[in-house]
Amino acid sequence: MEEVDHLAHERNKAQFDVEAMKIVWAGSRHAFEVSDRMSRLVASDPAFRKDNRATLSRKELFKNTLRKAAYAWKRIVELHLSEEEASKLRFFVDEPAYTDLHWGMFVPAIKGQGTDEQHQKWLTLAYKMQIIGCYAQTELGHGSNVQGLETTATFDPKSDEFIIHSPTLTSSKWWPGGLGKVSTHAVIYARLIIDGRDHGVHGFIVQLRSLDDHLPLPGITIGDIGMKFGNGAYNTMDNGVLQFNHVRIPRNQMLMRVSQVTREGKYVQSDVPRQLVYGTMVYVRQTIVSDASSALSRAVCVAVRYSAVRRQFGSQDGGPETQVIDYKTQQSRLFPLLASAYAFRFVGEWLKWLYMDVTKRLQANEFSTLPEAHACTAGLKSLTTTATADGIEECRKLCGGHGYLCSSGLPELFAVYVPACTYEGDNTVLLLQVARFLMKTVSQLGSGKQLVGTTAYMQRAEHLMQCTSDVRSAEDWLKPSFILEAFEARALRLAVTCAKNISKAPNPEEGFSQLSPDLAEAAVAHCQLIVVSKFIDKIQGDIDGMGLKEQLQALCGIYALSLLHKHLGEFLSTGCITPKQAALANEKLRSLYAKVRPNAVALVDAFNYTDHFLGSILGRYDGNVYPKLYEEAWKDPLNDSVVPDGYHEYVRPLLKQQLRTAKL
Ligand SMILES: CCCCCCCC/C=C\CCCCCCCC(=O)SCCNC(=O)CCNC(=O)[C@H](O)C(C)(C)COP(=O)(O)OP(=O)(O)OC[C@H]1O[C@@H](n2cnc3c(N)ncnc32)[C@H](O)[C@@H]1OP(=O)(O)O
Ligand SMILES: Cc1cc2nc3c(=O)[nH]c(=O)nc-3n(C[C@H](O)[C@H](O)[C@H](O)COP(=O)(O)OP(=O)(O)OC[C@H]3O[C@@H](n4cnc5c(N)ncnc54)[C@H](O)[C@@H]3O)c2cc1C
Repeated sequence: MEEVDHLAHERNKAQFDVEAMKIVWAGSRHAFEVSDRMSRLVASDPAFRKDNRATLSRKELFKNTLRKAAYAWKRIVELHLSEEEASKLRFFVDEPAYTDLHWGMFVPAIKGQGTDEQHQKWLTLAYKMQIIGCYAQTELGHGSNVQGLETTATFDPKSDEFIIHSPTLTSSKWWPGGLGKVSTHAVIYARLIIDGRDHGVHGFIVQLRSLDDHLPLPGITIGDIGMKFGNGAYNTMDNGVLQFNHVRIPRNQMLMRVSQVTREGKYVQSDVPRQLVYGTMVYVRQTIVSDASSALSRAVCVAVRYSAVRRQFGSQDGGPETQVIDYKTQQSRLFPLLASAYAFRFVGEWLKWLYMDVTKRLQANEFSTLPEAHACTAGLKSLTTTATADGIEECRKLCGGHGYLCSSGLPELFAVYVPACTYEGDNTVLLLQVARFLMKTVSQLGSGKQLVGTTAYMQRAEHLMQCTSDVRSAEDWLKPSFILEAFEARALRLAVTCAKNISKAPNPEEGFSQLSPDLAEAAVAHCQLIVVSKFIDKIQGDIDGMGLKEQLQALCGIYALSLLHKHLGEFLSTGCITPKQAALANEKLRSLYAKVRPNAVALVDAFNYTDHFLGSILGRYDGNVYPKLYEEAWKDPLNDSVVPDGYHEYVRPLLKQQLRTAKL
């Protein structure tokens, strides 16, 4: 049968080279090729089918995930895939599994906090998956407050061991992914106690289950914490509960890069800052920013394609109705999300670079950039996951009623994505970390200390505190210098106002607490500035390909000006711009929407997603939505029989009874 591309007319309108944009999106030609190859490998293999997830029971679902993870590993070994290829393959399998925590947290925790000797022993096993590990930090009673963890690791000098113990119900480990049913080992975070003295939270490698029969080792109670939000979704993961009853581990299983315990039971703190115990979180938060661009771009791809297919109203003389993507309200909701997907991609790339840079410095015992790396990863994790979770839900609404069907792919994407606002640090808690960093920076203004990195703009405080924008025409709003100045002035003024108000409080802690809602807003303003400025940097760098720069400039303008519109109150009340300039920004925004409109479908094609990965009938590449939706409905198990199970017990008697009542 001939394949029809229902979106061909949209693709023909594109004013830029889509193939070149695919490379920009992927980050490099090499990254594009790896992604492209791995996504096709997964899509073409029926073993990775995923369209039945919403209808499987938890047990079937979970077993299916185990099968896929084992099969993925088999393919990785058979095809001699590199680490990069293997991680892409797992990404395209698109099903949360214990392997995410093994490769994403267990291995990095050992790498970052273990000694060379520990690397030698544990990483060798972990790389071959001869042991499977998870990251067990959170407890029933404490997640955000890591210092409040209750699990203890008490040194026993007689046997040269630590005794790991859960002294209370609330000290039960609770949430770690992969823990519930699969992990054989874990990095456990526990309070180090030596000779009755509490040295705070440290990481320990603990074996949980037998490598022979998978039974929990003596003293260990372990299980799954139960069903989570949505069908399918994150229920493929065995988030677990774990209690220790005086479990003994050898002394050399404490992760000892940051601090050590000697044979004599002496606690030795190296020059490395204590915060490196939190290093794995910095690493994962950085990867979560890239994940945000993947999840948002996926939802946007569905919503853009479907908005071009869907028609509603406006038919004259029997002609076709209006494509909903042509409604300006649809554009004003959709295009800022399209722009955000690109923005998060680029800021994610930059954050990866920042993380690599700080890692190199740490290896050379240079720790000065750690606070900034923490603030950037925490803040951008918070900003991008909040925007992505909200954005996926908006995309569902943009698809009208059909967006609510599981076959649109959007409900599952939302359900699987939304915990990103909580895990790896609650988004509000993380914003307050950024705010602390900002307050410290503000307090140093005027002290002569050179500000570098993402706070360098504060160096120009004198100018930024009193400047008014020079924007005179709508066109001016496309100039990077005007955009940057407005965002810098707003961020700085919000931060300085907070600092002033804090100083009026009886003490700084009380002030910080009273002002925390404003501080969170100041942190958001600072993070939005980072995203905008990295988008601008990207465009000012090397970008080859017909029309690419123009499209990216339009998207960058949309990202910045739609934020300006959304947070207009802040820009106006801080006096950074005037109401007239705000109106000009809106005028520019409207013209940018018109500019992006003919390119919208091509801009989502540039994500290079296969139909398998998208998992959405509404987002199909060929736009053949209606016949496929109709076909799909009949596949629902409820349609296996014409008369449903339960009819004879519950429906028929009702109908009969109504008949009798009617006779009365
Ligand atoms: C359709 C299918 C689709 C499928 C798609 C697949 C999707 C799958 C994708 C992806 C899978 C991902 C799987 C998820 C996995 C999740 C895993 C977890 O959740 S692991 C648990 C995380 N737990 C937290 O994050 C706790 C949050 N809490 C904290 O981080 C800290 O406790 C914090 C930041 C709140 C600090 O608390 P304080 O106030 O008690 O701080 P003090 O410990 O005293 O430290 C203060 C000093 O340390 C610095 N600091 C804090 N954290 C730092 C850090 N991380 N690095 C460096 N410095 C840090 C601070 O700036 C401060 O510095 P100064 O003293 O002011 O100079
Ligand atoms: C799907 C999923 C997977 C997870 N995987 C893992 C894992 O593999 N390993 C692991 O160790 N953990 C894991 N977690 C746990 C996760 O890291 C924690 O849930 C997270 O850090 C939030 O902590 P909490 O649950 O204690 O939230 P809480 O801190 O109890 O938050 C509750 C509310 O209190 C607010 N709040 C808390 N403190 C403050 C404050 N100081 N100021 C203002 N407001 C505050 C928060 O904003 C929030 O609104 C996972 C969680 C989920 C949902």
